[in-house]
Formats: sequence, structure tokens, C-alpha cells
Amino acid sequence: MTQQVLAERFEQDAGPIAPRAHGTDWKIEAKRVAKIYPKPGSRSTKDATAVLDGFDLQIKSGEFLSLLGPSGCGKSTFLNILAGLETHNGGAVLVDGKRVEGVNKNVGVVFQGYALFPWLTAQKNVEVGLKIRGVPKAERRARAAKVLKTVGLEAAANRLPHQLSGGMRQRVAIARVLAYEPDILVFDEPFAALDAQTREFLQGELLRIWESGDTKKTILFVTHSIDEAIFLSDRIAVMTRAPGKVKTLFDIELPRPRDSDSRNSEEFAHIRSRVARVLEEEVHIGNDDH
Ligand SMILES: Nc1ncnc2c1ncn2[C@@H]1O[C@H](COP(=O)(O)OP(=O)(O)OP(=O)(O)O)[C@@H](O)[C@H]1O
Repeated sequence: MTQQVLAERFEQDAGPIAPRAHGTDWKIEAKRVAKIYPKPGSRSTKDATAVLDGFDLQIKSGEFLSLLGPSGCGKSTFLNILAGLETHNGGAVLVDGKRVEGVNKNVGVVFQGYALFPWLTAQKNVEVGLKIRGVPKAERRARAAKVLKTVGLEAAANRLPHQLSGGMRQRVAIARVLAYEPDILVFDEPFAALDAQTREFLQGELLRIWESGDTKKTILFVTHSIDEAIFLSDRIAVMTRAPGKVKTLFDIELPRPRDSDSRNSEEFAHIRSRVARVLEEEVHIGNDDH
């Protein structure tokens, strides 16, 4: 399909943005979002790949929602569109009822790589982002110290990244984003590179941090791990293969606070098998295409 044909198809927009009905509290709304990329390696604008098509999702304020889906279904693409780091070709993404246009400072992004400056201490790595945002020096110091304490790293504030474990580095990366005080946090497979034990520890830490705030932040978490998604989330959205859209939403009604008993519960195993079935269907259909 040519890029133009795809673009025309996606012109069927999200429709007018109606005022929100009384009582609804969507922090994030994605309406019929579409994204096309030129084919990798192709210089021709005629070749295009639809990555997202008809992607609909609503997330409540203070909700923890995980996105699961086959590789390449557009999870990171949606996350980047929400953060304003990537454009889209159709539909609309709204935060607090307003269209996302350009980089959204209300969205903090934590990626898999820690992206820390190796020559700066943990404290300075957190401060540097605030400096770029024009926060005065004394406030930078205070905010960095506070968020390092929140992530349990106050004793490591003066260490350089190479003096920290992988898990500690990822906590510095989380602290750096928390320091901006965004309403929304998005995570793109943040724990994928860590060993299983550290990963489970950080999942618990992330819930502790999320639950300890005065106001719970809204979290969108991209992962490949069904167990991680269940342990963390209020809801899981499973996507179709590309062009991706939300296929099934699961409510995760495990009681909070969650701990290792939650992971070993019958309810957890039951949800895992339901989510796995839906996800496997998509992966199998994708494989049958080849
Ligand atoms: N800048 C880009 N230019 C061209 N194609 C891209 C670009 N970014 C992503 N893509 C393609 O879009 C598709 C979706 O990518 P995306 O990273 O959003 O998927 P994903 O679901 O996060 O995948 P994974 O689970 O493997 O990380 C992939 O086929 C990818 O190659």
C-alpha cells in the first residue's frame, strides 16, 4: 500500500473532540490513532508500513496500565507519540482533554537503557535534567536529593554510574524523571536488561514509589513480560500484531499492596493463562503470515 493511500485512509480522523462527559476522568485518551513509517531501507515515499491503525485507549488519572503485544506491534511508537517525541498520521492523542502537540513536559519517559552521563554522580545526573529546564541551583539540589531518597539511593548520591549496579542505575534514571514532577510516567521495557531477581525487586520498588506519592501518577508501562504486567498493573491492554490496536483489556483485581504472595496466588496464575492465550493468538497469526 502506498504512503498516500494509507495517509488518505487515516484521514478519517478521530472526529471532533467532544467535551468530556461529566464524571469521566480520562487522563489519557487515544482515539483511532494511526501511524505509518516509510519501509525500512526504502527511500521511496511510495512504500509504507502501517504500524498503528485504529488504536483506541483510555487511561484514568492515577491508573497503572501496561501494554503487552507482539514484537513490532507499535507499543514504543504509541508511547513516543504520547510523549510528543513522535508524530502520528491520523486520530488524536489527548492528555487532560487537550491534544498532544510537540514534546509533552507533563510526561516523563524511562527507557530500557539508563542513558546516564558516566562522568556525573547520581546526584548530578538527576540535577542535569532540571538544569536544562531552568530550575535554580538550590532547588535542583533539594529536588535531586529528595527523589534519590524516594528511590532508596540517598547513600549512593555521590557515586558515579560505573560504581552502581544495573538496578541502581535504573533507579537513578527513574529518579531523574521523578524530579521533573510529571503527572504521567511512561516506561519502555525499563527492567528488560536486568537479572530476574533485580527485576522483581525493582517492580516492588516501582509500586512502592507510585503508591507513596501524595497524588498517584498515571503510568503507562510497556513490557514483554506477562508476569511483570500482572504484578504491576490495574489494567493490561493486549495489542494485535501490526498494524497495532488494542485487542483486549484485562482488569487486574489482585489486592494491593502486592508482594511475593500475590505472584504465587491462584488468581495470578488464572489471569496469566487468560492473558497468555490472547497474546499467543496474535503471535501465532503473525507467524502464520510468513
Ligand atoms: N523511525 C522509524 N522508522 C521506520 N520504522 C520504524 C521506526 N520506528 C519504528 N519503526 C518500525 O515500526 C514498527 C513498530 O515499532 P515499535 O518499536 O513501536 O514496536 P514495539 O511493539 O515496541 O516492538 P518491540 O516489542 O519489539 O520493542 C517496527 O516494525 C519498527 O521497525
